[in-house]
Formats: sequence, structure tokens, C-alpha cells
Amino acid sequence: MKKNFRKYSPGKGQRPSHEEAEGEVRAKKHLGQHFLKDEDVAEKIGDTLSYSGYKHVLEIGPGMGVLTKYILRKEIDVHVIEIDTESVAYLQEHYPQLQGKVHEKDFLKHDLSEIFGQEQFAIIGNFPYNISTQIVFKMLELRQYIPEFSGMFQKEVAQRICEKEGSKTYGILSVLVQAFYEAEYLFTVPPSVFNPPPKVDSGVLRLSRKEDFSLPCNEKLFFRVVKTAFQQRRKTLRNSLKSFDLPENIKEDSIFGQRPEQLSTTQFIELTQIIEPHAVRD
Ligand SMILES: C[S@@+](CC[C@H](N)C(=O)[O-])C[C@H]1O[C@@H](n2cnc3c(N)ncnc32)[C@H](O)[C@@H]1O
Repeated sequence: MKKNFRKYSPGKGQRPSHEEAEGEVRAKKHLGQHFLKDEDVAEKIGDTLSYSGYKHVLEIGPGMGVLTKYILRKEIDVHVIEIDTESVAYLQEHYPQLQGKVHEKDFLKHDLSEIFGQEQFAIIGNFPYNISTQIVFKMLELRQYIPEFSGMFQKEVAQRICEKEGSKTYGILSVLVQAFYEAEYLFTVPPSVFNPPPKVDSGVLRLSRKEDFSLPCNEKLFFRVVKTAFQQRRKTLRNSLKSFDLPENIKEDSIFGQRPEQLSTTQFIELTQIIEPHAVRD
């Protein structure tokens, strides 16, 4: 990591400190606002997408645009979605090239087909940590439109998403994301590069959708099996998955004798295939 962090400045020259700068957005805790003040980190995050194989990028939560400005340098159509009216006004004033592409909406509630139709788009962001899990679940729901996803989460969340089986932090997010995406933990970012600084380290990851991302099992059932198994993660699968009306001839030493954190994504798919003929259809 470089030592001389450059201060954040939206093209108006250096300022004594972020807190003192006039006309900037006041950080609101309930919106998870921790503004990045280090240009090198912002540029590095901007470089985490490949910008190929799709025409559009959506940035979630641009705030004052510190990351946006690096995405705008790429040859790609950039849209941003921001819930905070004050940030939206700031972006409209400082980034005229975003005209018509700043969506003042809640990412979790907005229908993104209103922006991109049925076209493919990548997602990037320094995400609001208070809704990180919901962001990942929405991305999974829309996976057929999202070939690439990168950005910053609380370090533990980023690590959990990329974790492999056998670890204590391996869980629902790891299995569900890795069923459809290659997940890479890229680098750690310290609290000192934010204003206000969060209490914990942050981590940047990249998710690249697998070429064949349709599972060889009932996908709805796969989600249910994974979630149910991890709700009682200390039980063996034969106990935690009782509600699924399992086959009667389960052997002790089979996959069902294991705990969920021991199973790879592929084994969860196999498990779903075994359960599928017995599962009550919804
Ligand atoms: C951690 S800050 C990052 C801001 C900016 N990208 C940066 O790096 O300085 C998260 C941003 O997400 C925005 N945000 C929070 N909840 C949101 C939601 N549901 N939909 C869209 N934006 C949201 C906040 O207003 C804030 O600007």
C-alpha cells in the first residue's frame, strides 16, 4: 500500500481536510455513509472490473463520486444509484457527464430493468455496510443480467463471500455466491482512508459469473437447502434437513452425516439432487 495517500478533492484543488470542506455532503450514519478520501484506493477499486463483455456499469451508492470519477474514465456507459438526496445534488453539480444517469433510488427496491432493460450490466461500489447482505442477495436474484460485480464490503463480509468449505466463516453467502460466480478476495482497506472512519477494516472483492451458471438441480430448492442447513450449522445435515422429507435409506457415513460447513458448493448441488425427488413441490 502506498504511504502518501492523496486527499479526496472533486477537481477544486486540495483542501485542508474533508471535514472542513464546504459544500460537501454531511455523512449520515443511517445510510452507511463512510466517504472514501483516498484517491489511490478509489482508483484501485475502479480497476477491479474488466469492463469487457457488457456495455453498462451500475455504481451503487456513489456518494460524492470519488470512485465514480475513475469509472467514468473507462469506455463504458455509467449509471449510478444513490438514495441520499444531498449526494444526488452534489453529483449533479460536479459530474455533468452523468446527466440523466443519476438515479435517486433505493438500490434494494428499484426495478433495474427500468435502467438497463434486458441488457447485461456490471455492478461496482463502496457499498453501504448496513445493507451488504441484501445487496448480495439482490445481485443473486438478478444473476442472469450481472456478469461481473466488484467492490468494497466490511472485511469479514468480503472474506465470508470468498471463503471455501472447512472454515468457520464459510456459510450461506459463500455457497450461494460461489455456485454462480468465481469469487476473489482482492485487498484490505484500513479505516483511516474514510471519512468518517468505520470501526473495522474493509475488503474488496470481485465476482465473475461462471460461463455455465445454470445449476444441474432445482435452483429454488438449492437456495432453500443451503439456507436451512446453515440455520443449524452445528447439526449434521440429516438432522437439520429433516423438514425436507429425506430418503429413508440415508447412511450414517453419507453426505448427510456431515455438517454444512464441510460441504463444497458442488456437494450442495448433489445434496439438492438427492433431495429433489422427495421434496414437496411449491
Ligand atoms: C460507504 S458510502 C460510499 C460513498 C462513496 N462511494 C465513497 O466511496 O465515498 C455508501 C453510499 O451508499 C449510499 N446508500 C446507502 N443505502 C443505499 C441504498 N439503499 N441505495 C442506494 N444507495 C445507498 C449512501 O448514501 C452512501 O453514499
